Amino acid sequence: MLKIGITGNIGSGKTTVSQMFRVLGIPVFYADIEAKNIMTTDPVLVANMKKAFGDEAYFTDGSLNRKYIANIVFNDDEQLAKLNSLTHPAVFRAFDTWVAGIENVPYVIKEAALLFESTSYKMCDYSLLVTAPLDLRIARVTKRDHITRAEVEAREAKQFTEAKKRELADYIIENGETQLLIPQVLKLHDAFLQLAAV
Ligand SMILES: CC(C)(COP(=O)(O)OP(=O)(O)OC[C@H]1O[C@@H](n2cnc3c(N)ncnc32)[C@H](O)[C@@H]1O)[C@@H](O)C(=O)NCCC(=O)NCCS
Ligand SMILES: Nc1ncnc2c1ncn2[C@@H]1O[C@H](COP(=O)(O)OP(=O)(O)OP(=O)(O)O)[C@@H](O)[C@H]1O
Repeated sequence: MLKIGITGNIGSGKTTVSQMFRVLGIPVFYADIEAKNIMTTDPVLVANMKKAFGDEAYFTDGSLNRKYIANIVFNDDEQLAKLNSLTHPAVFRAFDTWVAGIENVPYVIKEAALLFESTSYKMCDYSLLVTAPLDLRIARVTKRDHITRAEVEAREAKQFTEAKKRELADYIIENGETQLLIPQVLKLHDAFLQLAAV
């Protein structure tokens, strides 16, 4: 069973693409969702998060105060490194456990915003980058999340550039306004099926 890592900079459409693979019957592990899940369910991690970022990192009902944490970490490299060091090992373990429970599929997908930065692409057989022009990504994300252009740019600045990711990626999906998404996904699905059959 192959492991395919899907990534892309903020608002590139990686979740949209991953959902298309899911419709084709491919199991998808969403690392970013899992990270947030673990941050509220793992008692040791919750304690460490509060120690690192204060009690305000959580609302009184135990849910994650994402806006508060994002405001801290995307404006301070040291704090971001701290958050990554707390969450990434736990997400790696969760992915391994998830994979171990899956059988009878040709491949699985790990969708991760930081596939390259976290080095987790090395634990996948192939990587797939979803790209779109920066202005289009900003327009899509500010519409979806009601966050500002400056907030998007702050996150963008903390990640590898798209140029660097293009060099690292085995496959690329162009999700701008000139190419249709579905035919690209179907073509790659066929390619992954063939690779899995070898
Ligand atoms: C800081 C948090 C709470 C902000 O939550 P929010 O819902 O606003 O953002 P969301 O998780 O949907 O991420 C949106 C985009 O932000 C960027 N981003 C998220 N985490 C990071 C990070 N650690 N470093 C750089 N960019 C990041 C990515 O482009 C991502 O696609 C959240 O992103 C988080 O918990 N991040 C740490 C976990 C992590 O490293 N996730 C990535 C695992 S691969
Ligand atoms: N080809 C497209 N045409 C129109 N809208 C799109 C397209 N691709 C993605 N979108 C929209 O753009 C927004 C961002 O897409 P998506 O959530 O898939 O990106 P992402 O890379 O997972 O984002 P994030 O980095 O914030 O997690 C969503 O609202 C999505 O519906």
